[in-house]
Amino acid sequence: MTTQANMMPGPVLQVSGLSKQFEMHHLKRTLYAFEGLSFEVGRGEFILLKGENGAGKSTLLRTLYRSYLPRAGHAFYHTTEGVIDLATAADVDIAVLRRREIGFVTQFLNARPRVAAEEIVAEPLRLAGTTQADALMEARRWLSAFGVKKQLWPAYPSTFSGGEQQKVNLARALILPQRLLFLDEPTASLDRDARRALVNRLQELKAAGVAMIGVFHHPEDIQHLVDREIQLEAIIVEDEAETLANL
Ligand SMILES: Nc1ncnc2c1ncn2[C@@H]1O[C@H](COP(=O)(O)OP(=O)(O)OP(=O)(O)O)[C@@H](O)[C@H]1O
Repeated sequence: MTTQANMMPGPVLQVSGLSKQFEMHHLKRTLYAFEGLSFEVGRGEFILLKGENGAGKSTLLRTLYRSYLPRAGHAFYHTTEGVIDLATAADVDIAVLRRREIGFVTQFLNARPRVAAEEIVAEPLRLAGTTQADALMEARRWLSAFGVKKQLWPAYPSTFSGGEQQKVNLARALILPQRLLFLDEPTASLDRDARRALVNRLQELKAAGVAMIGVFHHPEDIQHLVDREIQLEAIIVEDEAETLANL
């Protein structure tokens, strides 16, 4: 596999009949997040997920990233070496894909203790074979682009403000072009300059062929990048509909 978005034609991801539900055992209820979703994403395509609070947008991204297992359906991901169903792939294969080809960008940083911000950002490049010196240089460039102050680069992000942590997280997530990127409200709580830096980076990644599926707090920021929108609707099951009708 290669770490770069490559020049393969055809879809990057084909989702068919994907369904996810949560069993709420304590309430003896099933919560249907989404049912029978089907769509495709091609190279360099940008899909915007829309829908009201609770419609299932984050759950869809997490299911495709395999943080959740779907109840049914398929998500055929076309790797550089063949096709793999993200719905059923072994955890070990998912771990390899996450390291090399599929990224997930959220507003939350999983800050590790005693690891400097610049090292956190440089790590994906180092793991992909870039020398430590070059990876650090590139990491500093991205920290600077997202507006993280220079004196914070060697510091530990566990002490940073929410916005600063988010910027470190974005720099790390976007430093290495992957083939498929899931974006879960990455602009939430970012200041204007950082939002602009993020949008510029997404534009570069799209031009480099990265396929993206995202939920955005400020969709107007990225409207010019969007190729297609998918509207999710909250699923109301029968007993719930009866309860609502009796209110
Ligand atoms: N781990 C979980 N266990 C049980 N229910 C969950 C879980 N995660 C999400 N849900 C439920 O699934 C539904 C969809 O949630 P999700 O977070 O995907 O919505 P969303 O469209 O991203 O909403 P928002 O716009 O508010 O972020 C919600 O009703 C939520 O309560």
